[in-house]
Amino acid sequence: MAMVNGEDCCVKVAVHIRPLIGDERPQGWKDCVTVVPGKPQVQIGTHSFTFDHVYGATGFPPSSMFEECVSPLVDGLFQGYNATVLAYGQTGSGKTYTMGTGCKDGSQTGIIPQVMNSLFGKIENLKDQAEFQLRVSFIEILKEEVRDLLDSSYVGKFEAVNGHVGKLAVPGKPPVQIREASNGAITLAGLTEVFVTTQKEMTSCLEQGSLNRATGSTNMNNQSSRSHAIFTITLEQMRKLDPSVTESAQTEDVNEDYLCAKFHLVDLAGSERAKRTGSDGLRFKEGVHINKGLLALGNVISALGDEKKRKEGVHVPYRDSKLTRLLQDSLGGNSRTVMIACMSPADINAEETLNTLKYANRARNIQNKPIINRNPISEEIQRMRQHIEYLQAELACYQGGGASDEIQALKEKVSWLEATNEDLCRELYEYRSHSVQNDHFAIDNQKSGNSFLKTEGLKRSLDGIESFDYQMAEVLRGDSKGIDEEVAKEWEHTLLQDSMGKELNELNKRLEQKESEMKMIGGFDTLALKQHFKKKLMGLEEEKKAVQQERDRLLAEVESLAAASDGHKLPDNHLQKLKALEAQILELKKKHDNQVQLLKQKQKSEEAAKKLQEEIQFIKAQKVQLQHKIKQEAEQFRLWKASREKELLQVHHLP
Ligand SMILES: Nc1ncnc2c1ncn2[C@@H]1O[C@H](COP(=O)(O)OP(=O)(O)OP(=O)(O)O)[C@@H](O)[C@H]1O
Repeated sequence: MAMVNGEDCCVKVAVHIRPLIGDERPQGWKDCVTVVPGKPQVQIGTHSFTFDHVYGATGFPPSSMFEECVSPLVDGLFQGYNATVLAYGQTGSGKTYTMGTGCKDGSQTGIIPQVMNSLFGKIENLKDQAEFQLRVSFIEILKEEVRDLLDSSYVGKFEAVNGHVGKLAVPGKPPVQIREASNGAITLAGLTEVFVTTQKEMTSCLEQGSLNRATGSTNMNNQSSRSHAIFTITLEQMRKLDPSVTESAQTEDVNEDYLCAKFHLVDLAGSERAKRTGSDGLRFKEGVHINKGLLALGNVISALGDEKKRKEGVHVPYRDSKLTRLLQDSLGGNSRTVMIACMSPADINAEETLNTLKYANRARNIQNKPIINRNPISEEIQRMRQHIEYLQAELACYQGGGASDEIQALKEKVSWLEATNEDLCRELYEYRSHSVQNDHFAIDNQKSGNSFLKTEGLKRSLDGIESFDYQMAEVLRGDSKGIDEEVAKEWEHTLLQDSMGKELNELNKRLEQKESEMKMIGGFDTLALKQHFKKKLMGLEEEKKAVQQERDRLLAEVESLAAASDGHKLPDNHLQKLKALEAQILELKKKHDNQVQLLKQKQKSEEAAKKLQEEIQFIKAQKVQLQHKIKQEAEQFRLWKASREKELLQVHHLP
């Protein structure tokens, strides 16, 4: 079963077919249930049903039932998910055997003892990462009354006038009352909850409660459970979170998570029709009560399991019985639930078996919405942590996206200035080259002296020449074109180096700017942020669903009240609550839209970061090219200069 939080998760249904027992064979009863080999498919007569798992008969061995069906629920418990296992079936079909509710002499075969084993094994393995607290309660619902099977005031076994074998509670002790908390959670007021620290203590609670359970003899089972029994394990844990995964973990207490999940293990009373139990009078009346719970359970399953009814928003009659009220969360609510349909293979039970299969088949369509259960403090911490994350994400978006318009404008301005600067440099260079050429032209024209020579370099050259003899001067004069060329070349070299140096400076500046922009965008873990946003969206979606569900529930209640009140005015508090829920839905919608907007902005800033990265690479490549060019030009000039000097020296040493 996948671990889902707030997502729909169907009730899983497994079938457990017991073998023919006792004198069923000698009495000539035959197997009437067949299992399609290798498939979770059961056939009875012309009917065929597919379930999630089929155990017993020729299906899978019952020993794999725990691993396949129940073990994932135990794992979920440690993650804060509620769980329920329900055993359903006619009397004598093996519900108590399957659940292990009749746990005697330390028997380990039923589901409950195996849950205990697994639970304590896991606690032992996880004890360094969390602190655990376990509580158990055990109740039975008998004749629409909730009885506390762990109440120590049960004083002794007796055969009561009404024919039950059971224990008597001290008179005057108020019966257990069902209460509904403001958040819709069902609680039992006055219920004994026993804190346990060892498996032995928990087993002893199960055994003690089982002994207190009312049983009676019927034609079909001489140790028949006449009640619905619910053994509940509550696991509370305080987990130390890994600081590396909690960004906002600043202090010790923020870095903890408090989870609290419940595991209901339910052994229902037999679903048989009264006439077959051979029960006149007392057992018959009991059967009526048992059937009241099971009938209500059937109606709940039918309302939840029928897609059409679900879509029409049909009222779910949880309140029709104590059993359905207590199992409200297990069916269509906050729990991961497995139903085990127990059945006898004997042909004499064919009709009941077919009913069980139909009942179970419908339950498969029920969709639950399990959520992680945190205690209120942890919930508050979680909310605050989310709020911080939310603000951090918003800040990241504003830094990465919000101010980008301003940056963009500045960037454009810088580019324009850079381009203008380049043009001006080029113009200046051309102007200077031009002026050197003009000077050279003047030399050629006047063919005398050096007073017209403007440049310092040339002046220096000719100053040196003055000391040469006539021949030398002639040579030099004859080479005056070469000297001009040298001056121009020097100019060209200086200007080129100058402009390339400036260009390099500009590139460095641009690179620096882009890299600091990149730091601003890239300083956030984009993947984590994306996940954060997605998680937020999902969270909001869940919240919205929960509120909508509450609204639908209330609407259904209002409808049924309206029908019952014959046109009388509806209670104000219902209408007010409805209005408040509508407002809450609207608010959540707004939040959702906001988040979508932020997610979009985040994506935009990611694109901007990618573009920026490309720009940085481009500038770096340009820089390398330019540096290469500067070097090359300097080298060329150096070589030219060296050869020129060599030439001059040669001339100087002419004989
Ligand atoms: N899978 C099985 N293998 C062997 N024996 C079984 C199996 N399942 C049930 N039995 C036996 O069948 C008898 C009836 O089982 P059980 O008491 O568990 O039925 P039940 O459905 O709980 O009945 P009730 O609703 O009357 O309490 C018991 O003697 C039990 O040991």
